[in-house]
Formats: sequence, C-alpha cells, structure tokens
Amino acid sequence: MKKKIALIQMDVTYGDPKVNFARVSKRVMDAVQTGADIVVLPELWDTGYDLERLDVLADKDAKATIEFLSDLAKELNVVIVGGSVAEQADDGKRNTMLVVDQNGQLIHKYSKLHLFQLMDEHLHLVEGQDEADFELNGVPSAGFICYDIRFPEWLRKSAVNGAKVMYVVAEWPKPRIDHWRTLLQARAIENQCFVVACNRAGSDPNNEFGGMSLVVDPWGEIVKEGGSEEKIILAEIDLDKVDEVRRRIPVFRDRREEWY
Ligand SMILES: O=C(O)CCC(=O)C(=O)O
Repeated sequence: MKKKIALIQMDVTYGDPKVNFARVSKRVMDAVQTGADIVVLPELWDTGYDLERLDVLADKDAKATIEFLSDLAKELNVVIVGGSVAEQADDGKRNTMLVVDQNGQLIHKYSKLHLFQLMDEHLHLVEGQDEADFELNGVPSAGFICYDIRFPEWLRKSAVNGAKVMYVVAEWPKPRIDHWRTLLQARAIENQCFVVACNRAGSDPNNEFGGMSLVVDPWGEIVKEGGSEEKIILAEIDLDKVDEVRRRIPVFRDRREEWY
C-alpha cells in the first residue's frame, strides 16, 4: 500500500496564532495540490515557543484548533497530522498533537510526554499522559513530539505494539540538527518502520531552527529530506516495505524480552 505524505516545513510567527492559522491554511491547500494523502505540520505551529504568554495564547482544550483542522481536512479530503499546539487543559498547559482524518474526525490527541528543560518547557507546561499509538485508515501508527525521540524505549513500545509509521513533529534547533538526523535514522532502523519527521524552519528570539524534515524508510534509507528553508516536502512511502524488512531481519521475533 502506497501513501503520499507532504511535510509542511514552515516558519512560525512567534506568539501570533492568527497569522499562523492563516499560514497553515494556505500551506495545507498547497500541499494538497501536490497530490498528498497525508499532510504533517511541525510542533507548536500556532504559538511557537512563546511559553511566557501561554496564559493568553493557549487554546482551551484545543477546541478552536480541532475545529479548524477538522474543517480543513474535510474540505480538502486529506488527513492532517496536525503537528502540535499549545493547549490550555484543566490541569495546566500542554504541548498537544492532534490528528484528524479526511472526514474531519479527530482520531488522535497526544500531549508531549518528555518536557525539554533546555527550552524551559518544564516551567510552563505539564507532562502528557497519553499513549502515542493510533490507527490511521487501518495503518498502525504512532506520534511523537521533538525531544521524545531521545527516548528510544518510548518509541520501541509503539513498534512492539505494531506501529508501521512513526510521525515526529518538532521545533528542533539548528545547532543540534546532526542529532535530529541521526536519532531519526536510528529509530527507523531499530524499529523497522517508516519515520516521518517534520521540523520547522526560521527562527524565534531565542533559537534558530534547523528544518531538515525527513522521511526515513524501515531500512534506514532517506526517502526525502528538506533543506533548512521553508518548503513542502512530498514523499511517497510503500508500507509493504515494513513487512519486507521485518521478514528479512526478524528483530521482533528475536527479542529476548526476559532479559530486558
Ligand atoms: O532534544 C533536542 O535537542 C531538541 C528538543 C527540542 O527542541 C524540543 O523538544 O522542543
């Protein structure tokens, strides 16, 4: 089964959801023109890392964002792996991923499990308590947010549960972009699945972001990769490759679970 996926490697205007919603609308329309079945947005595409002002900026229960993404998905008949947005939940603010299908149904909501202290997330956000796994039109999938990829055991859990595609959304800074690429390739190789990773471009008052969104296949080969600028990256993936690689080197059969 083949799927066309567009990664929207976009800039994010700091602390200005209105501008960012308009930008996403336009970019998703452009992505659909390229023939994509699935579009992927980056992390915190609504507010950027303006964490100090989340009291006024965060979306209550992500309600307005869910409505916006659902309408867009339904109108354009496309799945949106909606990056993440700043959510005002009952117990605090969260960095929350939303996935809507082509009918506009919300099929997954996941708040970032591992907060990144280097960018002060722990001072402003509460940790997520959600599972990463979801099923997208019959395909076992999982979603992760940025720093999550430094925790291989967290992604492994989803692979053991059967995930064939792992979506990663990020605002990953340029100075550590080599880590980004290496970690994503490693996660794809060890879990023998597709890794579809969308990072933002541009900069904010504190960081320059690295772009380099990429799609890695279950053998670790790079299917498509962006540069550092704003860009829509279109990749075609063949899901049969997951079973092919898992048959060739049956890592999941050979695991010695009793030892770890
Ligand atoms: O782990 C890193 O180096 C970057 C993580 C990050 O930027 C984030 O989680 O927002």
